[in-house]
Amino acid sequence: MDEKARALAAAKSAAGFQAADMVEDGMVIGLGTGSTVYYMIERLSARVREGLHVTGVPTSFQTAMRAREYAIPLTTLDDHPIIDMAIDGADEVDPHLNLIKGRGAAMTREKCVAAAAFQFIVVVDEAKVVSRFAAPVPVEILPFAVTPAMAQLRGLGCRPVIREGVKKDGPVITDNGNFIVDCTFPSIADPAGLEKAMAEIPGVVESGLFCGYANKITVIVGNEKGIKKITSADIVP
Ligand SMILES: O=C[C@H](O)[C@H](O)[C@H](O)COP(=O)(O)O
Repeated sequence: MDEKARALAAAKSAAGFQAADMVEDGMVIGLGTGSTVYYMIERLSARVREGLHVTGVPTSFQTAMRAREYAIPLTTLDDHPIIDMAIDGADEVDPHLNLIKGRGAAMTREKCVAAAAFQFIVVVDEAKVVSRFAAPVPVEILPFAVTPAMAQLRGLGCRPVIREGVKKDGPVITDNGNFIVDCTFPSIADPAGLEKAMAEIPGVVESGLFCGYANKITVIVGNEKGIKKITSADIVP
């Protein structure tokens, strides 16, 4: 592992471990998806081995597999429609604690789980805290409607591209059986307005924009030296 990769792993593990340490006995936890969350799962699993009782709602097949491997008991939103805390990663966090998520194509289930949670803990390395969104916005779309939906997305000012598999030819298929379209915007002036406009397009299942969660979010930002927390109290009006 080179120096840069080592520093990134240290930043992600610092954030992930801190989030796992915020979990209290008896909680039902949303288990997000991605490389930063996996550090959280590792630490949570150690706490479970020490006697902590938790149950997790996984946001993807990959997280469910990882949680089983780490002996974290699982449940569903059917059994627990309201949960104590969701812990998840993000691709970018803006100064209003809006998020872009979905690099791993899991944002639809992640949004359902975040919405069901009293507290939303977001774990990121410091490079993801940005003054303005620049990452493409992933959008999950029904394959049946992908062409007209992409035309409407273009109308919102972006360049939409169907995400393709790495070890699979053709489109990435999400855990829900849909396509992902990555939408690159020259700039995003109104993330909440854009999230709403995307949601109104027929065939769009969800977008990776997470706006309106600021009041229940704690962002744990990791770096090589440790972590800092950002909450809505830190938002400059
Ligand atoms: O679909 C994937 C998720 O939204 C991830 O939580 C997000 O992409 C962050 O992943 P990572 O911690 O691997 O950068």
